[in-house]
Amino acid sequence: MSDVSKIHSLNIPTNKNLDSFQQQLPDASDTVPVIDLSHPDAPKLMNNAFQTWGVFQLVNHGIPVSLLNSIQSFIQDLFDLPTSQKLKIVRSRESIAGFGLVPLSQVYPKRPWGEGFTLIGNPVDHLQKLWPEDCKKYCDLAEEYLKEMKNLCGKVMWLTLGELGITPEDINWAGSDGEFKTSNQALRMNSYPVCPEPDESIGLPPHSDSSVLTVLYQTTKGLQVLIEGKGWVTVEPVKDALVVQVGDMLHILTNGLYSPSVHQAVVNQTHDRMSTAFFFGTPKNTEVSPLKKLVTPTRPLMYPTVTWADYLSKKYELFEETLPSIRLSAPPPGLSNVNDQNQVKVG
Ligand SMILES: O=C(O)CCC(=O)C(=O)O
Ligand SMILES: [Fe+2]
Repeated sequence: MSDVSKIHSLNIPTNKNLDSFQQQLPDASDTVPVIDLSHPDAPKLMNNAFQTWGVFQLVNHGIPVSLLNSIQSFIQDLFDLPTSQKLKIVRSRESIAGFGLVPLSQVYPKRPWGEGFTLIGNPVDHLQKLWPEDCKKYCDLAEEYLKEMKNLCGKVMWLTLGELGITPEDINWAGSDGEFKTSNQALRMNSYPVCPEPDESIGLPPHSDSSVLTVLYQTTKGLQVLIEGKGWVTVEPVKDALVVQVGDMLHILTNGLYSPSVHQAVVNQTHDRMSTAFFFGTPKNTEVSPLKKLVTPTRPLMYPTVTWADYLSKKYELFEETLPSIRLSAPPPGLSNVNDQNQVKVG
């Protein structure tokens, strides 16, 4: 961790609800649904998975395998850069863009074991500083990946929400063509080196992402999701699959119908691991309300109107208490909601 320790990260206040993380045990018989996007039942299956699991693995998603392989080499090159180079773009209090230790490392009772690199906005702005002479191939790749991921998120949104009777007219920030042209996006690459004491360490502490959707690419296992009644379930890597997760904003948009995915990254003693998370979000200052069609007498309005900018700044203060703190009504009885157990953290 010598490189990592030289890079400071956000100063995050202490959290008071850490013990509950350790209390649930995984049930090995349960696995996160793997859904084939080309299957006619995919929309129904994805909609079900978002409600019950908050996450699924997607295969036959249409993203070229060559692009996934290239992004994997890109991350390798990125984290192989010398520290002097990485220090040119370090996360600060003002911006989470750049290199840094995992967020929340100060509030979780395990040793942080990983580093991340976050790309926000135009990739050229960041990557030029890292590779002044050789930026084009990395910039083109990042742009291509961002474009493909955004299109995939749009597809997943309409297929899943379509099952609930939602159309582009219902979401003002989707635009009249439903292409989410004004959506926000960020890319976070994570690197978790081989760890001599994996039980005392954590790659990324438990959290939910603040996004609408997160699409994660992993080739090595380490991602776990917290499922009510099951505990921590390992998301076993499936070749060329993408892990699609519900973020806080989609939970709000669906009036609590879709469960936010609470997840963590564990580390191990034998191999290093890298992952790439694409965050698909609403435009920063656009007001987002629970969809009217999903507010019913049995499911009263659960959240107020929020903007992503306001939500993010709250989340940096309140962490796992953010969703409960803005909630207007309790989830209907029987609705799985891990947030009530104070297990959600910033993403
Ligand atoms: O590395 C992983 O599997 C999880 C990454 C993640 O949750 C994130 O970057 O928000
Ligand atoms: Fe995450």
